[in-house]
Amino acid sequence: MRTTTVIGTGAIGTSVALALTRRGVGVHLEDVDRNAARTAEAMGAGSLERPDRQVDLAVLAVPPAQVGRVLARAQESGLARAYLDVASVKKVPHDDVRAMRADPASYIGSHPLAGTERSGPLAARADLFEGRPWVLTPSELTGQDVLNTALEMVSLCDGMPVVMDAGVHDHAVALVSHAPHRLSSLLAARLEHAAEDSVRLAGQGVADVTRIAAGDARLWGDILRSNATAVADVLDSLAAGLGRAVGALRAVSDADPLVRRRAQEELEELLREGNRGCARIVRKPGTRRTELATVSVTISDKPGALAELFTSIGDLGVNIEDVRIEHGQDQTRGLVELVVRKDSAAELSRWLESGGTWAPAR
Ligand SMILES: NC(=O)c1ccc[n+]([C@@H]2O[C@H](COP(=O)([O-])OP(=O)(O)OC[C@H]3O[C@@H](n4cnc5c(N)ncnc54)[C@H](O)[C@@H]3O)[C@@H](O)[C@H]2O)c1
Ligand SMILES: O=C(O)C(=O)C[C@]1(C(=O)O)C=C[C@@H](O)C=C1
Repeated sequence: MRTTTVIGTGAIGTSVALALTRRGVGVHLEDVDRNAARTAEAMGAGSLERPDRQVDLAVLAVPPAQVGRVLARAQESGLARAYLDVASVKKVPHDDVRAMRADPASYIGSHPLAGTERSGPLAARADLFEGRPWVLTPSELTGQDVLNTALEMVSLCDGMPVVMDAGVHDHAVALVSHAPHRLSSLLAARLEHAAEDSVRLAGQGVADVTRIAAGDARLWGDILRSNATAVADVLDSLAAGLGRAVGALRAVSDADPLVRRRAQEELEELLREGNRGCARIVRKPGTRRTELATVSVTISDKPGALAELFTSIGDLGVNIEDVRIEHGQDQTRGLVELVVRKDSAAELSRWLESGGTWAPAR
């Protein structure tokens, strides 16, 4: 693949453009918002010049409801050999392609499972798709050469291709992306009118579960409308879980000791169900939470200390999968929690104990 046009130079389009430019693909940029396109160009994501011949691939990184229209117009102008969209839902764009009488043979639906709550080109990252699943939903009419071009593009972006039926995809993302967004947003909305004294205490826990609630309301409205039934089904099952939790919480202080004990058991069972679901999430390709361990270390809270620690751990050959930092009350020391693979944890602890520069935290 030598040339691409990215239509829609927001967070995802510009990330694709940056990744492809980095791999030597010639990228042309288009957006209805000239400022977004200019910013993407200034970031080195490609050129605003129109291609002088047909490009190999046009990437449509526009909101789901726009895909059919943008595709039909681009095909009419003969812009590309192949066309791919990146919308977070797949059934509606597939149906729109038919409704708009666009050419289904040169089109393939896709959805990278990587993103950000921020919009626009400045939220883009060239490495956004590294190691992330990238779903491809060819229809029975999609040409083999178009599927091959899409596979090549995913590989150039370092994504992991997963070929799937559009309807199956939409059911899956209702559970793992769209309902979580709804839930995050509902929880964040409880904070809108909460007392300042309460909100001031918000820490990492609530920040983690509400991060995605900051996403663009128009884009998410479009996504949810396009997958409404599947998301409503997941929310129904969440409502049942909430009902169990509320029932148990009301009963933990019941006068009857038997009711109290059952309520306590129910609460703990609900928490264990959550633990088991959590352990199934693949945090990085090939890495499950149960395969990870945390090693804590205290460091001086001064510039460069963290970089020095990371470099030494890298020299040891240990990969840091995740990290959390807490600054001490006295501002002179910080606690660093390093998440590493279980098989590296013992080696890392031994090295920390013997090193002398950093103190393992107990
Ligand atoms: N943000 C995410 O986390 C994420 C992840 C995966 C997929 N997606 C999907 O990627 C697509 C883009 O999302 P985003 O987060 O980059 O949004 P964004 O708002 O950052 O960017 C969208 C861009 O498309 C442009 N645009 C809209 N209509 C257009 C049209 N008709 N022609 C040309 N340009 C047009 C807008 O001006 C904007 O610059 C959406 O379909 C979304 O569902 C988003
Ligand atoms: O991590 C985030 O900020 C995201 O919003 C990512 C996320 C997701 O739910 O996983 C959101 C929507 C996209 O369609 C794909 C990815």
